[in-house]
Amino acid sequence: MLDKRALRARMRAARDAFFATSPPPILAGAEFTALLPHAATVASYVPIGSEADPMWLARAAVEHGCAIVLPHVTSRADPIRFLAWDAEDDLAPGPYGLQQPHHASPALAPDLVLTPLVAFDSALNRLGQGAGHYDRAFAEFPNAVRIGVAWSVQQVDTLPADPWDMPLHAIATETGWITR
Ligand SMILES: Nc1nc2c(c(=O)[nH]1)N(C=O)[C@@H](CNc1ccc(C(=O)N[C@@H](CCC(=O)O)C(=O)O)cc1)CN2
Ligand SMILES: Nc1ncnc2c1ncn2[C@@H]1O[C@H](COP(=O)(O)OP(=O)(O)OP(=O)(O)O)[C@@H](O)[C@H]1O
Repeated sequence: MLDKRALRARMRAARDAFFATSPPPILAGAEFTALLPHAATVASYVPIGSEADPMWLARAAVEHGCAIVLPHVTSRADPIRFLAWDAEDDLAPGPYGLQQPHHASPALAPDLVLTPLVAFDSALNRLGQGAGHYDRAFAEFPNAVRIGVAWSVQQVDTLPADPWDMPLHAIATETGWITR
């Protein structure tokens, strides 16, 4: 089995190549909207590079009346905070080319986390950027529903799972909803 670093490089390249083909949007299906009555606060993210865009899922959450929070990162070592964000609020540039809420925006505990990823497997294990930001957030909010947002080409047979990895509950892709 490839190690995590080699897999990350290979899967980022696959994601870039797929993104260059202008894939269709990832839409909010019935399986996703059924989760919203149980989620007062939904964590979304602003995609960077070839990441899958959770925009339609976040819009469905707003229409349902959910509050939106976005991750705010200060450094690789520090944990991310989920900060409140409204569509009218400006975003500010952060590390890694990220667009983030103002650092003084209030932090809220998410009930559902739309999660970016580099790769996933059929057991819904997730490979991320390698800084452990989402791994640590999942440990901090163990009751939040963890929904991956990904292009279908990011699926691999099996990922090497570390003891701290918490699998996702489901993944939204451009071809549909994946659960265990
Ligand atoms: N859109 C988005 N927001 C996010 C994340 C993410 O993965 N995607 N994060 C997830 O933890 C947190 C930020 N943490 C990050 C940690 C490391 C790198 C990183 O190493 N980036 C590579 C380039 C990756 C690429 O080419 O796709 C780098 O800068 O070398 C990025 C974000 C919170 N916000
Ligand atoms: N619950 C946690 N508490 C503290 N550190 C953690 C926790 N979970 C993971 N880490 C640390 O984060 C680092 C990166 O982990 P890993 O390579 O699994 O990241 P990843 O799967 O790419 O996910 P992420 O998107 O969260 O970065 C590891 O060094 C690990 O020790």
